[in-house]
Amino acid sequence: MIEAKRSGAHLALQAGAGTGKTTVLVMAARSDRRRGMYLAYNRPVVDDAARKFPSNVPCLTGHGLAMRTTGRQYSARLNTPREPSWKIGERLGIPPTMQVRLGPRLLTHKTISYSVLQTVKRFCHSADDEIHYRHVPTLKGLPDDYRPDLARIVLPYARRAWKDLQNPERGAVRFEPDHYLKIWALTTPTIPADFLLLDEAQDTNPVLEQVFLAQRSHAQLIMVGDSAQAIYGWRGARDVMTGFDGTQLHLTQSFRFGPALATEANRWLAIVESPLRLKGSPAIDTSVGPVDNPDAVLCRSNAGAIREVLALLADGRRVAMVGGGEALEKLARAAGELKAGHRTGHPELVLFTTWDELYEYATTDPSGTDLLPLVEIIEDHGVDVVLQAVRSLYPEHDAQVVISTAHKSKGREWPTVRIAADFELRPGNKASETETDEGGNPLPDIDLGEARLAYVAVTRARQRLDLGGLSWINNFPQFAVQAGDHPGPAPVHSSPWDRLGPPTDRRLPADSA
Ligand SMILES: Nc1ncnc2c1ncn2[C@@H]1O[C@H](COP(=O)(O)OP(=O)(O)OP(=O)(O)O)[C@@H](O)[C@H]1O
Repeated sequence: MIEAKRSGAHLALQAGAGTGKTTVLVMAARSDRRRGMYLAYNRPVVDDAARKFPSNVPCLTGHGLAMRTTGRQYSARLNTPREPSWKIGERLGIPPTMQVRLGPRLLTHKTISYSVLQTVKRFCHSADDEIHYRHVPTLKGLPDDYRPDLARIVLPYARRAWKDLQNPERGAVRFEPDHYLKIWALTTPTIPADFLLLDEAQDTNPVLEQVFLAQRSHAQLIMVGDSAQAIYGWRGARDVMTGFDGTQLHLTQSFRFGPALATEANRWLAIVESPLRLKGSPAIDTSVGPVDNPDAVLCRSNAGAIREVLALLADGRRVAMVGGGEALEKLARAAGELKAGHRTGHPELVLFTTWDELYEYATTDPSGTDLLPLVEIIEDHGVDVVLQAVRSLYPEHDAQVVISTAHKSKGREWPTVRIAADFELRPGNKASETETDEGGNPLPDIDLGEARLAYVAVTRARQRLDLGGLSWINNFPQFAVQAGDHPGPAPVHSSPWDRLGPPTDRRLPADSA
């Protein structure tokens, strides 16, 4: 890496799970006295980096960088209190009496206001210059056929909202950091640095990616991440690493776990069609099998997390939730509102007018099965039991078991991990009876996004992994794990420095001496 960096070439470092990419980045930064800058989309990642990087490499989020210039100009509009979308919608001219039926769903002014603000948000995350149809969100429960109708209603208000946000003094829409980030990006800014490091590049939103890539004529660009861990496609992030025009390097030696778990990880890498294969540390003894009392339970969804929290509390365990219980509480309260006969503003449930409608959706529609644990729990136990459970949560340092969504487990590790039941094969993923591979084995239709999430989840364990809700994968012989098997074209290297590809012949003027 250091050699490749010295060459001055633009670099994309694909770092598999647990390969210690931060250590490698810090070493590379320390070996370079030029003006650098470390960028990442998420604040916790940047805070962690700021403790490790040398002083010639300031660590910033895209928002932090945008705040230095554009954000300041809008300071009069920042930090206003939160308010419900429909109030902003009213100020944009959406009448409180507005109701539109789209197929099975009745959209109120609240849903439309929410969709308008989401459209602006998705535009702000994009690299686009103007608001388009593709920025209109998909609403849970609204069939895709009705999206054009939704767009026709929403787009004029969204464009009005974006115009409103250009005024630095005052306006109808609550001004948020995503807004000044986008306004800044549209100015095609130049970042004053000789080299730029972009961390977690696989999950960077296009707005920051665009600014980063635009610096390539005056700065050495180095992006780091793991394409197989790209799990934020739903919020607009794209895998920018795979197609990056620069030297591709690989880190494949995992320092987190031993060979057995590397083999499990490689099964998922093959499924997500990654060329990368991991090698475990022979000195670490990691096994795969049942775990009675795991340190962490990783869930697919918040609804699934509620089920795990209740089960573990019933077992008398001290339970913590990564990120706190607020998301679970909001979901349970929203379900309670519906159960009590009112509509709710919760984004996941906003389209359902009654509890029965939600029940039918969760139990019969393949895209609603992630809400099934929530519906079942509210039916069986009621909202108060869930709220009581959330109040019983411990801080992480005092808990016996930590529950996390797989999304929030990113970058974390625990000695023993169990995969939660909500990773079970879902209706959309059922093994088809008609489709088989060459050996006649049934082929499951595994969604790539789901498989990447599974890869993130299984690679969080240091000592033992309980496949739990992902055990169904063992029913498919074509995905069998074979110890010592490292299929695929990717090289497996033994030391962090051997692993890195050859220096490139492309040099930047600043570094050619
Ligand atoms: N050079 C190294 N030698 C030994 N152990 C290391 C080294 N680098 C990192 N580690 C350890 O390996 C584990 C994984 O490191 P780290 O969390 O930085 O990986 P990562 O690349 O960020 O992984 P992920 O993307 O999966 O979160 C940690 O426990 C870390 O302390």
